Amino acid sequence: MLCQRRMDFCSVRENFRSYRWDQSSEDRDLSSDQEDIDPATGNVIGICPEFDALDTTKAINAASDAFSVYRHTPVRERARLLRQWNDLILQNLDDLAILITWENGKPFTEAQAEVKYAAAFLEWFSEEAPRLYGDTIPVSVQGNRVLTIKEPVGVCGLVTPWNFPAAMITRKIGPALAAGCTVIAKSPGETPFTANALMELAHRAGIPKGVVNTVTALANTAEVGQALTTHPEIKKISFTGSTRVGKLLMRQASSTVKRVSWELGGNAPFIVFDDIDDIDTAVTAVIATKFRGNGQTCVCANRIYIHRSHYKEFAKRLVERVRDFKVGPGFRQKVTHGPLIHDTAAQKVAEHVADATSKGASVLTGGNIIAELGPTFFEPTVLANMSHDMRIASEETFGPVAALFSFESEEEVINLANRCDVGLAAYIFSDNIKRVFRVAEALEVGMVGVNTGSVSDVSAPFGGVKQSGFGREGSKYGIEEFQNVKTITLGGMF
Ligand SMILES: NC(=O)c1ccc[n+]([C@@H]2O[C@H](COP(=O)([O-])OP(=O)(O)OC[C@H]3O[C@@H](n4cnc5c(N)ncnc54)[C@H](O)[C@@H]3O)[C@@H](O)[C@H]2O)c1
Ligand SMILES: O=CCCC(=O)O
Repeated sequence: MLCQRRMDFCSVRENFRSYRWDQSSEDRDLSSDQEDIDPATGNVIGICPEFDALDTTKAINAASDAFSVYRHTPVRERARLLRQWNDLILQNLDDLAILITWENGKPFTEAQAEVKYAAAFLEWFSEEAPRLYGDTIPVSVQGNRVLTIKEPVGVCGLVTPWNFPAAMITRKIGPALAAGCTVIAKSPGETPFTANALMELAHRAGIPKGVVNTVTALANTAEVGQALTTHPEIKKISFTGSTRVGKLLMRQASSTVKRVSWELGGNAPFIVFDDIDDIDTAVTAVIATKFRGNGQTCVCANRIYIHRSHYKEFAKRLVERVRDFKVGPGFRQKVTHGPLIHDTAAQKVAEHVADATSKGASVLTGGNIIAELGPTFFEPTVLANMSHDMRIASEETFGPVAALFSFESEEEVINLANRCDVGLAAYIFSDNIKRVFRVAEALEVGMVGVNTGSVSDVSAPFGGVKQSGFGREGSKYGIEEFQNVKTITLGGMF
């Protein structure tokens, strides 16, 4: 068992500190270590090391030393290591899910689903590792032969958010290791224990020392980020998080012209056309995407556009379903939706609701912080009569608010959906195949769900356009983010 009592976290922490870069706890001033907080209760779960720029540099040096050996590891050996890590994660599924529920707040069953999702990236990239083929290329110069090989980019810095404490990490480390890179993962300050437990399992899976390193930080986040994004030994930064922080890190990473991939915020439109027969399936899909992670998912529907002819009925059925949700601490039986990550997150949701209602929106259900449960709990909310001057139309709410807009024509709704700086996911419900293609192709996003509320699948490329970032994770494309293509030209080959 990886956890059960607070004591066990400490042993995880000590084990894993010693294998990361041989820094013993005596070297460090532990007085400034960070508290990990349970968002459901506000209680301290445990204490985690607060690393700084010097620690980060040591981790980078460890990853750099390991890279010179690991890059030559045969691809089938890389595959075997990733597979073993996947297997250990699945064997410890419930323990990891406990950590996720504890630190992030999501209900335990949702946390279990995340652990499976997280493991799937390691399984997937264990299968991609043996297939890192190059090309032989027909040439225009007589007597030449041209071929390409794929090489690992080098030491990678990975920065991930708290909303998927396990899956966002494995979605980056899986392809990095498959490609032959070594990594330093800066875990989210809010959910460090899940990251640490994953690293401990990597160690137990036999992943060589220095190949996978983690740095935990909360107060020192900016200095750790500065060290990672400017150190010349780091050749690639892969970041998942907000567009605001993404822009900052991109500026920093430009100082040494690092390769970057950026998975940033979204504001997904969900469009229900008049040609559908089955409103209930569309309602179910809205619930799946809007309220996943209690609305704290980058691909959550943020703007729900319902054709005028279905608007009233759709709103009625959605409200009935949302009123059945059971909000509470994630470990409690039958709870469907947990707390938000902090009280500031809940306040932001309250501000979005207040802004909308001050401009004419009506609250069909919910709308308030649930004070008796605590400052992080927010009522699942449905808003009607939304308009495009409201903050929800242009800002990601990242909370449990389903905002219903009405539209008349296909052209109008495409324009409204695209009237946004970000473009991660979009969803459309239509029974008209021509319209499906027309609209899917017109939407300025990286992913379109058609007649489904879920686009997340290890085998499907995940990523955005516009200010949602660039690069793709998962799928056959995910590994390319961690590879350089080298061209070898042979002359005189007559
Ligand atoms: N596109 C995607 O795949 C995807 C996936 C999950 C979340 N997200 C987005 O992430 C956001 C929510 O996550 P969040 O609140 O943790 O985002 P955030 O940008 O605040 O933090 C993301 C990560 O960056 C770190 N960070 C913050 N400031 C930093 C700095 N100065 N230097 C280095 N690291 C720094 C945080 O500690 C965390 O690890 C939402 O906008 C969501 O849409 C996007
Ligand atoms: O929050 C964004 C990532 C969630 C997902 O991969 O579906």
